[in-house]
Amino acid sequence: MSYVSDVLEDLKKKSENQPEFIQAATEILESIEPVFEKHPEYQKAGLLERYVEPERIVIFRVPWIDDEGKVRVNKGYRIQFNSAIGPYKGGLRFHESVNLSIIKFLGFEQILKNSLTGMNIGGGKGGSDFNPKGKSDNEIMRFCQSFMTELYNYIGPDTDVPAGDIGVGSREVGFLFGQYNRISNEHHCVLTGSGLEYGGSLVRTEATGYGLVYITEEALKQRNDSFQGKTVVVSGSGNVAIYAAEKAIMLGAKVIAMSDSSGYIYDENGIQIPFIKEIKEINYGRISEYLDYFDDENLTAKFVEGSNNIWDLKCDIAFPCATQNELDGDSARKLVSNNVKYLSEGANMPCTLEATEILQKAGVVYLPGKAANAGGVATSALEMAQRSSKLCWSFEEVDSRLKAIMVNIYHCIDQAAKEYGFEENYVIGSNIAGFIKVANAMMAQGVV
Ligand SMILES: NC(=O)c1ccc[n+]([C@@H]2O[C@H](COP(=O)([O-])OP(=O)(O)OC[C@H]3O[C@@H](n4cnc5c(N)ncnc54)[C@H](O)[C@@H]3O)[C@@H](O)[C@H]2O)c1
Repeated sequence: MSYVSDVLEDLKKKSENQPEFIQAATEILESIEPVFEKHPEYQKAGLLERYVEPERIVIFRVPWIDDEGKVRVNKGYRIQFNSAIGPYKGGLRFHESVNLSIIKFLGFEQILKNSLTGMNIGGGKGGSDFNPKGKSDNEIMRFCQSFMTELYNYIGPDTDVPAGDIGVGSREVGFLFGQYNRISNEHHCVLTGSGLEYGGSLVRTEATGYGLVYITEEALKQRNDSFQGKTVVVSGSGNVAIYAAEKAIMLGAKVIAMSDSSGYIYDENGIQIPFIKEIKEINYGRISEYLDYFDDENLTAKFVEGSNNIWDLKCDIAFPCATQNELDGDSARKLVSNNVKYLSEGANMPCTLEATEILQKAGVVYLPGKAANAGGVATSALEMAQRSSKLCWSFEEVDSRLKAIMVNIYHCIDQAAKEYGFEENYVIGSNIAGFIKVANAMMAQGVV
């Protein structure tokens, strides 16, 4: 057994009921094995045992009162996984599926993602099993205030700077920030994704989706190709999905399908993104409402129940942008048989390990989430830079920095994959490129 497999086996034993965390850890640890062969000093320093153990996990009670006056209790989480290269940074997820395993897997991935951005930000993640869907604005406000009253004790502009994720958009960030500001009496940059009126950055809303398209554009460019005339399928219809679809269309592609957890809409003539924005960003509605925007003569779109079947559609480029493990082996086989050429992950770990293997074996250009969706956190770091310097950059300035970061990430992961003899394997390239920076920082800082 190698050092890496020993640590992985031990981790599996200790984390038996954390399947998502084990899934992410297995993928990452197996792919960084060659790094340990080149750097035996890492093993001497017990680096991997320390790397897989979060620096801190906070789990707390979040009591709040619903509109009927009934007391409700949810669980709150914040995992501060690794601060070797900078303050913890990573979003908050509010969804009923949230548990320790999911927050740990997200935090673990975040360490490498943040490292890949080239900015000095460590890895963290948090959230709650509270689902804002179906709750009134007042209920969401009361929940957010209660959540922040406890989280406040553990975060700070140079300690830990959370942001949004699934279920945490501009409304929730506003309520969370309001409570932080009220308790601390400090207008700190302690949450990114803030409203533009109170310190937010232009492009933060678009950043993850646009970044996903920029890195894919670079992969296309390296193969003398472009988005022009390509057919794209995007799963989800939230923050990442909407702006990935918007930018792909701006670059000449046709987005033929998008989904939510109830099903997907398909239109061979192309989806109109302004309608999706209205349904999802303003009305918080269901994707099937898209059909209501057309009268009978102009209706070419259809709604299909069940979101998983979206991968049966024929496309050149697939962007899974909904949630973890949404694309399994069968879906990957379908995509391959329909000749998909590129798959870039907007969501975190949307492909199962089996799906990843199938796509890579078939020669699909596969860009994993920790590289492909790093544009959001990178722009959050740009937001932090603007806040601390009291400057506001223009849309064009932030957008061009974002694009430069995504192009740089592509070349970094491409280079690392080549250097270690795994050309075009961007899973290995991302894990190795992200890991080496963190490992060297940990080595420099001694056993902590
Ligand atoms: N927002 C960011 O900046 C950001 C950055 C990096 C990664 N991510 C990741 O991207 C993914 C989406 O995040 P978001 O911010 O867009 O969240 P969001 O809440 O804005 O949107 C999530 C979307 O996915 C849909 N959905 C949920 N389960 C689904 C399923 N099984 N099938 C189809 N659709 C489903 C929801 O209806 C919603 O439209 C998550 O994995 C998140 O961790 C987000």
